Amino acid sequence: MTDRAPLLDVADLSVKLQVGGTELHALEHVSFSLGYGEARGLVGESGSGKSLTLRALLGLLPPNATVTSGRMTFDGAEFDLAGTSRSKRRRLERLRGTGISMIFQEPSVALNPVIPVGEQIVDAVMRRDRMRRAEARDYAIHLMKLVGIHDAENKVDAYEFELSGGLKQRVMIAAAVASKPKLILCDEPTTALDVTVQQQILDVFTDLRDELDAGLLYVTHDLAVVSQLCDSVTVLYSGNVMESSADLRDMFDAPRHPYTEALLRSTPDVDRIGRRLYSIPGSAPSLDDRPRGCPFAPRCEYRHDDCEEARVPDKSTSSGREVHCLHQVQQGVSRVALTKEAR
Ligand SMILES: Nc1ncnc2c1ncn2[C@@H]1O[C@H](COP(=O)(O)OP(=O)(O)OP(=O)(O)O)[C@@H](O)[C@H]1O
Repeated sequence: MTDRAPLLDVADLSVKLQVGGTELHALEHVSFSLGYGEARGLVGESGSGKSLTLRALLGLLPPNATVTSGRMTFDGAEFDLAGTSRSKRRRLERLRGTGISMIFQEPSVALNPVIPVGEQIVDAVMRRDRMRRAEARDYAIHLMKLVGIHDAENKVDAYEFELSGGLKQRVMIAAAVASKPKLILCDEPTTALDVTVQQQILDVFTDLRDELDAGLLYVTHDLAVVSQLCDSVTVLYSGNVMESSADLRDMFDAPRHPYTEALLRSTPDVDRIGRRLYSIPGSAPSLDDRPRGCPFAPRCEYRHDDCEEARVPDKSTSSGREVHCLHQVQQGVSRVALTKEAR
């Protein structure tokens, strides 16, 4: 760890959605940071607010969403994420494809069907570097090889519809890294792929991390993916940060928030094949029916009377661990011991 300021610092990000006549608070005071070259996992069940968080950082929210509070520092520059003024939006837009690239779950959404995929990588290269088109094409082929497209010389002229899902996702990754971004945002980039291809794509990310030294903010519901790829982790639930750790191992070895522990218990583990997988009882609250205190309280095995009522204080520590649970300190040790015995 160095004392260098983080590459990305997101503070107090809140987003509301207008649905029918109702205002829903989809994200509440979300904060996290990411160092240069660091990979942070942003994890949580479906609907926890992972995608909205990523989109808010790039000004790519749906039209019925508004950022009500939030500040971002990226590579030394400060951005006020709240509000919708055109100049604020433009500043964020300028980051896309230069400082920050995004990789989506479904590559077909991002790739243009009528332009050969190689051309799309070439365009991304040329947005960043002044070079001749032929040179940029060679570089695009190099990038395609880097992400594991072996016959890149042929595939460079292919159209998106001619490629398998795994190849399309590799092209997306090549296009995302072509502009030499300092930060890559990934929104479940392997979810739509079958398991073997998923693993190949994760291997690409692992190799790229060494090659590029870019920060990675990786959204997924899959803790196994996070443990393979990331250094640090932030756990979201119902639009709120539950627990965050600068050291992923620390959190996975000794989760302090009951939700983190429950997520870990419900993750398949090869050591536990044949045993029934734990599933978290109940379901996440709807956005218009969230408890005043901890949103996880109604499902929590360890809840106290005050959990649903009291606002959870920010229990940040200097070690980069943050746990939004009123009773986490006393419970942490016994809970972890309990889980280990149960295995
Ligand atoms: N445009 C929208 N209008 C209404 N509700 C929305 C909109 N976008 C997101 N939501 C709701 O906001 C919440 C957070 O959505 P988000 O897509 O960020 O979740 P997520 O954690 O990325 O989920 P998933 O893993 O399923 O993609 C969910 O309850 C979702 O239904």
